[in-house]
Amino acid sequence: MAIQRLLPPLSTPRLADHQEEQDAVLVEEVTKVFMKSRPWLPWQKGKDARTVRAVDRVSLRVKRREIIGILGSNGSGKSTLIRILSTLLIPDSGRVTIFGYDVVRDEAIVRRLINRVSVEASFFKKLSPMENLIYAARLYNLPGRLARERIVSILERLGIGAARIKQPLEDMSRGMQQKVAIARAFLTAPVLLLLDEPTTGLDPRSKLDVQTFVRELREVHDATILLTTHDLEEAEALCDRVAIIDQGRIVALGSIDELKQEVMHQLGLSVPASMHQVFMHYTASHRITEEDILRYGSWEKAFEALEAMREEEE
Ligand SMILES: Nc1ncnc2c1ncn2[C@@H]1O[C@H](COP(=O)(O)OP(=O)(O)OP(=O)(O)O)[C@@H](O)[C@H]1O
Repeated sequence: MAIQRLLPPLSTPRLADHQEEQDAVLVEEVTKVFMKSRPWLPWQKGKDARTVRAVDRVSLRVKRREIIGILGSNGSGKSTLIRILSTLLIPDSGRVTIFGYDVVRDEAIVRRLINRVSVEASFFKKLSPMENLIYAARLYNLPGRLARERIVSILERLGIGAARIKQPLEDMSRGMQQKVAIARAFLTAPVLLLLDEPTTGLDPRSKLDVQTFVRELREVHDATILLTTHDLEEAEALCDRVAIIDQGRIVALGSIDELKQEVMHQLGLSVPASMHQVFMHYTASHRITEEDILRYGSWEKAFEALEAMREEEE
């Protein structure tokens, strides 16, 4: 399908010839364990700190130009994996290479090839979206006029009109700030884009716009995209393949159709399973009933509510 060109053109960083043939991402047997201390609750004083295997012997190969989704419940290890890929965390064991470069040994090179978007994006809150994004554009050596054109164009597409572009970021809603974080990722054309829940909290139109940008980055700039999402429709609409992660381990990996067929066979269904059935099947800890869906209005809302309850219990 031809992709609609929405933004002023960008030059894409070039990979050396030998890198063109490399896998975009190669994750080999990666493990990351965190210590969880509980000193602040009086009744838990004296209890040992416990460990959490946030990522547990994960292996994954992502081909160039692939859009791959990482699905999993809250706390299943998605963000930890993304943080390792983006050089923010060092794995305890195993190895990750991005276009052949090791994320630990070749950190500086890897950082030039990737861009990461997450909800905890750091900005100068007293400055406006335009000022923040111009600052980012300078870091990326993007010429001023092109940067301004692109910033206005992206923010407008995401529903942040001219009047708001110059207001302090701290006066904007969380969703609006999220859009500015997304806009920052689309300022440049990274070779690998890591999106950690890019559309959580966005309205339906903005979600679709982000999805269009993601496709454009792949179609026009040959980018590879790895994203985490709780939105199963989004995964279905966008991803060539998805990996389902549960308690730090990849428990399923394949195209949407492959996973639906697999679960159809496993459950003895007569038609391919829905993505909800696929997700539920592989993340055994979740049991969302028809009653929950009725009570909360949709499967996603029931999922969010039950996850929030589970987090509180923990
Ligand atoms: N810095 C840290 N210190 C201690 N534990 C951590 C740290 N970061 C993550 N964890 C733990 O590691 C596990 C995986 O967390 P992670 O944030 O990767 O999950 P997630 O799948 O991204 O969750 P969510 O969908 O809620 O964003 C969780 O149990 C979490 O509490």
